[in-house]
Amino acid sequence: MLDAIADSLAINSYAIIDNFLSDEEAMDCLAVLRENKEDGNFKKAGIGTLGMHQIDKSIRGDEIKWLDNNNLSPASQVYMDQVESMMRFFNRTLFLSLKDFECHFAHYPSGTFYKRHLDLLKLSDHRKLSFVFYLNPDWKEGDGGELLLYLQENGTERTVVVNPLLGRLVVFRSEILEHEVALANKSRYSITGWMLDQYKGTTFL
Ligand SMILES: O=C(O)CCC(=O)C(=O)O
Ligand SMILES: [Fe+2]
Repeated sequence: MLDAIADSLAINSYAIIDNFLSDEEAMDCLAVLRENKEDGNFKKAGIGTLGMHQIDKSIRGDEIKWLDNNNLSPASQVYMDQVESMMRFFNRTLFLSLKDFECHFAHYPSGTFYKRHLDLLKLSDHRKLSFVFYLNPDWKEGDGGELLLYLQENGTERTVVVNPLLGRLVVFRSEILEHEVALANKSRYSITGWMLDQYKGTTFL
């Protein structure tokens, strides 16, 4: 499984992998996300421009909760362990020097989206790979919330549409791949993360 992701990342700058965790493990992650929501732990996500933190619903309408490495539920731990082995694998096969990663739960309420953007917020950012794990067991055509990846190929742009299906992981290069979350017509759940080329400090937005 990891070989295929590494090949696709090297060639296409993105990779999609289904069943990154079993459906049961993914549902356990969704349950943890929901508990966090019920406990009021989610906050409206912001956008960082020139070091400022702003909330702008015309750009992004999701709400998020960062995962705290020192206080992980068993289900989140299973996910983080898989991500950690994937990161080590990338370091070996793609000659990267990824040091650390950070993740947040995300909820896009019906009617929200995240306009086309690049995940590198500023030049000093250390995000190398973005990865999103989807937690929508009943997703169907018409629910919206697809991830659109804008690939540049020989001077032309190609759009890849990724449906946010339970257990699916998408990984892409943070520095070059512009992307957007299409309008969600239903609540859309995921865990978004970034692999960094330095140890994470307190840069949480
Ligand atoms: O949820 C997704 O599919 C992508 C989210 C995203 O682009 C982000 O949080 O930066
Ligand atoms: Fe993004």
